[in-house]
This record gives sequence, structure tokens and C-alpha cells, in this order.
Amino acid sequence: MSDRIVSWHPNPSKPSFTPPPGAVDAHCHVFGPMDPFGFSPKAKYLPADAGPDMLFALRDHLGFEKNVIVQASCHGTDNAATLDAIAKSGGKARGVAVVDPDISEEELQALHHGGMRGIRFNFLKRLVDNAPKDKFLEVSKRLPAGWHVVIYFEADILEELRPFMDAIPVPLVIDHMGRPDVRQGPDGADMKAFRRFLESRDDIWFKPTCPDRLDAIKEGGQGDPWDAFAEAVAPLVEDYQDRVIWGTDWPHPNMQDEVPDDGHIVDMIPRIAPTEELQQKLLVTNPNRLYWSD
Ligand SMILES: O=C(O)/C=C(\CC(=O)C(=O)O)C(=O)O
Repeated sequence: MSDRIVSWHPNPSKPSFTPPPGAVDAHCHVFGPMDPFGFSPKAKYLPADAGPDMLFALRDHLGFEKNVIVQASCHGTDNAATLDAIAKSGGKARGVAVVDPDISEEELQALHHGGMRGIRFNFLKRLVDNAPKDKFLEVSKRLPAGWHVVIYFEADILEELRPFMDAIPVPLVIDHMGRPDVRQGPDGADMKAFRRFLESRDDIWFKPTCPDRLDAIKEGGQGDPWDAFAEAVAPLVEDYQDRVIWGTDWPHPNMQDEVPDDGHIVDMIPRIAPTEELQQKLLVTNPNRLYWSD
């Protein structure tokens, strides 16, 4: 890897949709800054700096109040950049860490004091070299009280992951709905499988996020304004409205060939959550329950 990648829009538009007071962007990241927060030697992409100042400026521009910052794979298991951003937020950010499964209880408590409220297991082969389920399960059994596990996987391994996920004793939050093929529509095989999974326990939450990824032109979708995404996802949000949280996914890792306009991403919200009640749950009530209950 040589050149550092820019995957975010230089000048996102102002969305037409105004988020309700207290709205949380509950899936976003920071990249560095590389000095002093270097990237992992195992990183699969080397991004340009996208630090807390940029994230908080975008938050204000889009009309959000708080962020949940998810540790991105390019920082490996060193959570320093994410913790730094949380510390600089003045209480307006919390986070999800990525940890070495052998992490000690003391280190987990330190992450809690730094604002982390969950850990993330990433199963995307293009992002991580290995994902040891037995070790992940072991650490998920000794998390600080109130924490959850965020899992990122693609639809084709949902069934394979079921015994592992079923055994995790804390709430689960599934990134981007486990990446269903939204072109199959709301009743397609991927959505049906995801619904069966949601029915298996009532503490599985999910993010109806990333229209830009799931309806990307390079994936055979139609791109912005991502109509197939809206059509496939709106019924899922309606049916599981107490288990959804939402985020921009800024700075959109690996989306440099089809960089989304964050204003357009926000304008997807009323298309998948058309009533004020749904918007309040998706953006305020639900993320606050998961991340600011203490
Ligand atoms: O940001 C996301 O949610 C998705 C990512 C990046 C990622 O998860 C990571 O780097 O940790 C992706 O699909 O490349």
C-alpha cells in the first residue's frame, strides 16, 4: 500500500430531512490522525486522516447531536484513535472497540471508562485475516455489565455463524443487516433469512444502514438514490422498530470509487422510517438505550 485513500465526500450537501433533537449517528469511524495514531500493520486499506474535528463538523452539518464511533479495521486492536475522539467529544460520543480476545478484565474496564460500550467482531475476509469464533465467544462472556457485541458479516455466512451467534450471552447488534442483497426486494431470500434470525431472540439489534454499499453500482445496484435499498429495508424497520439504530458510516471505508454524499445518506432516513415515531426510535430512543443508559 502506498497512497492514502480518501473515501468521503469533500462537500456533502445539507440534507432535506432534519433529524429530531438528540439524534445519534450510531455508526461512524475515525481514521487517525496517523500522527500520533498510526494504522495497523495488518490494515487492508490505508486512509487519509479523518479525525474527530472532521467527524464533529459533519455531525453538526447533518443535524445530529451525538456519535457512536466504531473502531475500524485499519486501526486493528489499538483503540487509541477512537478513544481520543470520544474524549474530545465532551460526552457526545461513545464507542465500540475491537480487542485482542485475550484482553484482561482491567483493560476492558479501562475501555469502559473511555466510553466504549461494546466490541465488534468482523467476519469480512477482505478486511481481516482471521476471526477466531472460539476466542470471540470466550471474551463475549466476560464483558463489562451493559455491553453488547457488534457483528459484521455478509449474508452468505449467516447460517454458518448461527451456532456462534446463538451462544453469545449479551445483546447482538448486526452491522448493515448482515449485508443482504437488497435487489431481491423485501421478501427476498436474504431478507427472509435475516428475519428468521431476528425472530430467534429478542435482543438482536441491527443497523438498516449503508444504502451506498448495499445498492452500489459496482455491486450491480442502481446507486444514489438507492431505491432498491429503500424498498427492501423500510418493512424491516417497521416490523422491528424497537431494535434499530442508524448511522452514516462516515468516512465510508473502501467506498472511494463510489463516494456517497452524506446529505443524501441522511435523506434515506424518512424513506425507511417514514413517521416521526419511527424516526424518534431509530435515531434517539434506541441508540440512547444501547449507549447512554448509564
Ligand atoms: O465501515 C463499515 O461498516 C464497513 C466497512 C469497513 C469496516 O467495517 C472496517 O474497516 O472495520 C467495509 O465494508 O469495508
